[in-house]
Amino acid sequence: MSSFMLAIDQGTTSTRAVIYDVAGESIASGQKEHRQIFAHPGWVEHDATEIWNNTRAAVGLALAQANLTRHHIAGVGITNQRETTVVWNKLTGEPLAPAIVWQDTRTQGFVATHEADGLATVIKDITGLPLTTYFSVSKLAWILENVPEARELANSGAALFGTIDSWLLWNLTGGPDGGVHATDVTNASRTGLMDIYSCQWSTEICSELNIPLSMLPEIKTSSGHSGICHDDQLLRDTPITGILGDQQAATFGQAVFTPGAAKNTYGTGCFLNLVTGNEPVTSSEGLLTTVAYQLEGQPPVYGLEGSVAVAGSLVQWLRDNLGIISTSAEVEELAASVPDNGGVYFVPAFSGLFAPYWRPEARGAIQGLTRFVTKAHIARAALESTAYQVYDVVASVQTERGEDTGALKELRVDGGMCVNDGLMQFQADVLNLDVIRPKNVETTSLGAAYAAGLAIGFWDNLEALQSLWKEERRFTPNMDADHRKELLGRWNRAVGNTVGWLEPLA
Ligand SMILES: Nc1ncnc2c1ncn2[C@@H]1O[C@H](COP(=O)(O)OP(=O)(O)O)[C@@H](O)[C@H]1O
Ligand SMILES: O=P(O)(O)OC[C@H](O)CO
Repeated sequence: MSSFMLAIDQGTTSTRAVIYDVAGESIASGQKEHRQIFAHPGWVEHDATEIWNNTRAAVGLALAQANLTRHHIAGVGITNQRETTVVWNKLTGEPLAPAIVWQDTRTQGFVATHEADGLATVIKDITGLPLTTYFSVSKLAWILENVPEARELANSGAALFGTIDSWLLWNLTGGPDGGVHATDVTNASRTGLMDIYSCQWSTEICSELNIPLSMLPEIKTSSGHSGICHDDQLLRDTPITGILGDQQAATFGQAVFTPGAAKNTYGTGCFLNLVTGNEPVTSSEGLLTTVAYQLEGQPPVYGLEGSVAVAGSLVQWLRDNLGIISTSAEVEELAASVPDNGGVYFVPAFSGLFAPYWRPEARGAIQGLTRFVTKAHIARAALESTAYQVYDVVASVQTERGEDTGALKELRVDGGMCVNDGLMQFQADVLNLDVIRPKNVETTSLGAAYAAGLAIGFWDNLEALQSLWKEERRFTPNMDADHRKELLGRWNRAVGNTVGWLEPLA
């Protein structure tokens, strides 16, 4: 009777529920967008209650579309935008404040203070992450310091912290009525609070920042039993057996399991994930040390990540803030209406620059403007900026790995933006590598379904999952080396001009 897996994919812009069959084919889905709240420059917030309501609605839509009930669902997997920080009252279930989204830069002061006092170095050594505004730690510290009653509730044990997976798991399993307060090791590895070697919360960092351990969720494996949907849920009695951060889920969904293999996901942001093995590898090239996945009863598998903050969200910005396109897909036609970028370079440092630069004080710029330039050149430069940012991350990976340890020979891609053929060809051209797109580009939800399905024997093992992966199209490089050099040289100069923008004027 239970012949399907259901994945909840809670992303930065929307929440999806996707139902998969045993062949890894999506048979139905439901999707709901949520509001992006920009209260001040640099702030990005979500309403956690809206996200929870959307999750339930998306599950209902998917079940209805498939004409199925909970009895047909063998297990649930959760995947989520990572780092985004929710603190809620465990007695009422109410969030104490809007969720602070991973893109939010309000905690720059916290970062500067702890760079100066040396805590940033301690955090980097323990967690594998640089101290930037991106990770949960500074967001949680901000809430404890600035939200009325947060400190008091936290000290009394009544406030809980979680990334979005924890928030959804707690609500799905009963909320104030005995909800499970847990996360998985991949999400925990993005908080800036987890010891990357022991995969436990760092008591040293928590004590330095006065964060009560009682408010942190239990860290579980990515594939394994996490809880059972509560009686008041549409999915009641259905087990939740997989949790992964969305980039780790996309890696899993691309069947990228073994050391040296990598994928690149083009969504709101863009994230390259490389699997490295059972020991954490630290990077001197601006890549993050992170956990790729952990199966039940097995040691964690680590990875390196190159995180780019702005990719698809720049297309949304062209649509919503400039109004030069009316749908994201229209950017393809507009960009293709001109033969090149007309000399325009767009550095979308809206949240500072992430990998490999980690410059929170950088801000965005459109450069190379002349009266010749049209909105089509701006659209083209916006798309090209994603490919250049990925180039910078891949260059770091290649330097880090070196030829002998296995530099990347090709790149598997996925995510909502990779349906853009022009962008994928340009990506192959600037990387000078084959870019390979699978049949299912919604690998994030697929990865969560895989992790949850493995735990209950819906799929047998990683090899079975590997056999489900299918190539749809391969983009091969077709650009003259001198031309590539010229484009990348201009891009480097443009990036250099955005760095330091917020620094005080002399
Ligand atoms: N044809 C297209 N060309 C470029 N970008 C696109 C295209 N279609 C969608 N996008 C962008 O892809 C992103 C959606 O990707 P998705 O993987 O669903 O994101 P997320 O999981 O981060 O919410 C949006 O930011 C959208 O602007
Ligand atoms: O919502 P996405 O898919 O852009 O992913 C967000 C990332 O998890 C942020 O680290």
